[in-house]
Amino acid sequence: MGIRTGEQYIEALKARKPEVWLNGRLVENVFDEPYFKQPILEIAKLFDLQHDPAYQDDLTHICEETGERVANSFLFPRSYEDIMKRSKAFEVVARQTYGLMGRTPDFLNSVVTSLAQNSWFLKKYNEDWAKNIENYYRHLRDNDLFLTHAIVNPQNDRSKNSHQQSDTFTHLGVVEERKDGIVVRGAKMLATLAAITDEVIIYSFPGFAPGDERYALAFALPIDTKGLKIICREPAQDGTRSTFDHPLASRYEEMDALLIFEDVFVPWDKVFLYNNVEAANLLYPMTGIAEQPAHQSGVRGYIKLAFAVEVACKVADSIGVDQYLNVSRDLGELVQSVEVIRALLRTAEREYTITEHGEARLNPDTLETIRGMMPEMYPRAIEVLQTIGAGGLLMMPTEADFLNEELRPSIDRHYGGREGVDAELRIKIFKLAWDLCGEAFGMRALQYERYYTGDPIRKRSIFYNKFKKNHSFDLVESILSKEDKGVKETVK
Ligand SMILES: Cc1cc2nc3c(=O)[nH]c(=O)nc-3n(C[C@H](O)[C@H](O)[C@H](O)COP(=O)(O)OP(=O)(O)OC[C@H]3O[C@@H](n4cnc5c(N)ncnc54)[C@H](O)[C@@H]3O)c2cc1C
Repeated sequence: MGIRTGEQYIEALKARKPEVWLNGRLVENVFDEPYFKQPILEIAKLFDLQHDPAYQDDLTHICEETGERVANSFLFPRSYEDIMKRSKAFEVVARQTYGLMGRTPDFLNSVVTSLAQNSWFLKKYNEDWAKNIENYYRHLRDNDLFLTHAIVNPQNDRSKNSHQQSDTFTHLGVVEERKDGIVVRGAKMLATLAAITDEVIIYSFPGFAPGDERYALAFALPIDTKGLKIICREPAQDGTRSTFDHPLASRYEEMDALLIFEDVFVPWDKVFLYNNVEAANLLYPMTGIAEQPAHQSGVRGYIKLAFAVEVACKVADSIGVDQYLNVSRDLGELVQSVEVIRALLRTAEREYTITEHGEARLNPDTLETIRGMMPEMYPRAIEVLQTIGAGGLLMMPTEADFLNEELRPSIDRHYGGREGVDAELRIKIFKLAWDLCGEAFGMRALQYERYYTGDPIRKRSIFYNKFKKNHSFDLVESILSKEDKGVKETVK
């Protein structure tokens, strides 16, 4: 089939009946649920974009294997040209949602693509696992499916491993092995957009210890598989908030969820890893599932940061405060942070290497530096936005106030900004800013930048330890190895 349209994505959603829990009730029909309606339409637009002549070549290519048009996020990167094709596609998608939707389909397409491209690693342990991931990649690519994923155990007792928790199945593990597959029980988090996806893939960060075998797992299933419970977090919008009042929350809410597997059957052909602590611990370092998706995340994060910085600049300009040194200094800092991320991205792409298996990988240190810097740069942009907008962020009238004829003259008179910025424009700019820096939507977007791919504190520490292992510190070695001379000799 190849690339789907938005309508095909929606038709598939309508045909499915996942067990989605929202605000204490079972969702009857995901598509008709007001909370999900707009986010579904935003994802549908991304599928439609693949058919738009203005974007098609940036987003898709003809698959060598099938002759059909498929998304560029499924392209096996083998050269700099492939890397840049993927980069362009990531950027086109990110720009559509201003980087605010992190788990657009291209993210998990990249994960599965990197697993399939590196199936040699799984083959070392089990030929079937390798065959299964290759087939799953084709299934995903050729049907243009939309995936969610859950790779983290729920926060029960973090000081203990999965097999040491007081309840054996607090964390997701295998409860029964059958001839035709496995039965899994337990929970996994934090599946963003789960309710409106086609399928779910489960795998894990490293950290397994002997005894954790039943939890060392990777598999995929349709999202409406029997026994899979999806419990959504409290929503940041209810589908009735207007785009005037909440231009971002009303459109780009990415609902997150806890997944609970209540004795769910997984057929063997959908199992990619099982019962092997060593393989589970090496999955990340060996298969590129850190780097390929980090490319998508880096591009998306760059667009999101650039967007937040533009909003801060607009807020400052609209009320004429960017003439003050303190404000323009802060804005200069934010613009420079965008430049730093852009430069890092271009460097990571340019300094690619080809692995012995023919995969073109971006410079991992530079990519990881983006990952390390964003949890500081993005919150800083939000802090500056809060500081510059100050009290005005909380003072904006609602759309209903704005449309009230009796109130309108007062609004037009008192809500305008500097000369040339009328009340409507200023209210719109400030509402945009508040969605980003004050509303639950914006706070989730900030938390996303900190945690979307693991704990930034431990990630930095791991980065340093790797750096220390691989780096010779030769500048210091050089000065230390110079022969010391006595004072008299040095003066001569
Ligand atoms: C908005 C959002 C969307 C997300 N979307 C997804 C998604 O789609 N799919 C998905 O799988 N995941 C998703 N995640 C989850 C993300 O992967 C995790 O939040 C992240 O890995 C951090 O894990 P945690 O939240 O369990 O924090 P924890 O690991 O529990 O950490 C909590 C705190 O304890 C400290 N800590 C915990 N353990 C240790 C330790 N061993 N050593 C030192 N310090 C420790 C940490 O530094 C941190 O301060 C999302 C997260 C967010 C916030």
